[in-house]
Amino acid sequence: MLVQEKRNRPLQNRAIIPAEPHYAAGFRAKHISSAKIQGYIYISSHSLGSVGLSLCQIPGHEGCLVFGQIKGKSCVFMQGRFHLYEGYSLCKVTFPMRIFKLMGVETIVVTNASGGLCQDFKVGDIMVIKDHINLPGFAGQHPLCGPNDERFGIRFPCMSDAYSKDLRKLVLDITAELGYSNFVREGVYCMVSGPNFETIAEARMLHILGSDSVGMSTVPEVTVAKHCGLRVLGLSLITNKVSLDYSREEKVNHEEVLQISKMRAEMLQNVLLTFIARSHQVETINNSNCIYSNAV
Ligand SMILES: O=P(O)(O)O[C@H]1O[C@H](CO)[C@@H](O)[C@H]1O
Ligand SMILES: Nc1nc2[nH]cnc2c(=O)[nH]1
Repeated sequence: MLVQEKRNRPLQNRAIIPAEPHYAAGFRAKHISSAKIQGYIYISSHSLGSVGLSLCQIPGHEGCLVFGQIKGKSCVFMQGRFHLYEGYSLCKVTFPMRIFKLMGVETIVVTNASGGLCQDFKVGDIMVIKDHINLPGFAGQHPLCGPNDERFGIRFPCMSDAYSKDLRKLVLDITAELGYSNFVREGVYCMVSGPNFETIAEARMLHILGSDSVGMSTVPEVTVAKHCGLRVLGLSLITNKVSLDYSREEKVNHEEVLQISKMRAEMLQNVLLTFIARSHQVETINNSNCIYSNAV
């Protein structure tokens, strides 16, 4: 996840009160108060292990935070993320968003791998997320459930514009200029909890509900990021086609997801590097920051 972070802004050591304080305490003490963001690249799965990030146990999710400068802009990268299906509370899954907010980050770029429900989508397409469906949220699995922390945002946040229109336009312009238009789409991402891939009946239902792609992440992070006033760009790589048809024989598996992610990695990097370089074109970003999460 690529986060843009405001330049020359000191880290703020404000108190954070998450549901599980011991987790936050370790995280903050080891990383937030001691790391020097400006021009500093931080890659250490070993020390991250002592504070919980290496608890990312999914192949393809490195469990590292990387700080650095790209095109003169300060960035922090989350290599990997936490998932609900790993057994983490949504408070933990989304905790990095609040840390980034306190660090001065203004813009979040979330990436993920997902299955294509829209029948026009092909494997390898990049879907610019224009909206999402929070399916676990309908059943009370929502990262903002519980007492609202007013320091971050309001009790009843608007979600109709979770994905910035300006950032979507910028990234669509960039992909067109890079000659990628024939595999770039826009669409609605639906989150399910996982860890199993969909049954055909479930896939049909999600499709009827208006989902263009389905995955097991992103929505909690975006919800919390939007709640605390961060701008969000979401990119979803279609790693497999989700079967809506009982006669189809193909079966999705995680290896396929990893393989397609690898195949498109360079192109996604090109898009993001250009996005960071050009982010000043979107007025609201100012001359600051970005984040990138390489989902898988
Ligand atoms: O959403 P990300 O983390 O990109 O990964 C997607 O790919 C994994 C399944 O292969 C699941 O974790 C799913 O959510
Ligand atoms: N739920 C779900 N997550 C995915 N992540 C990558 N592909 C898929 C998929 O087909 N379904």
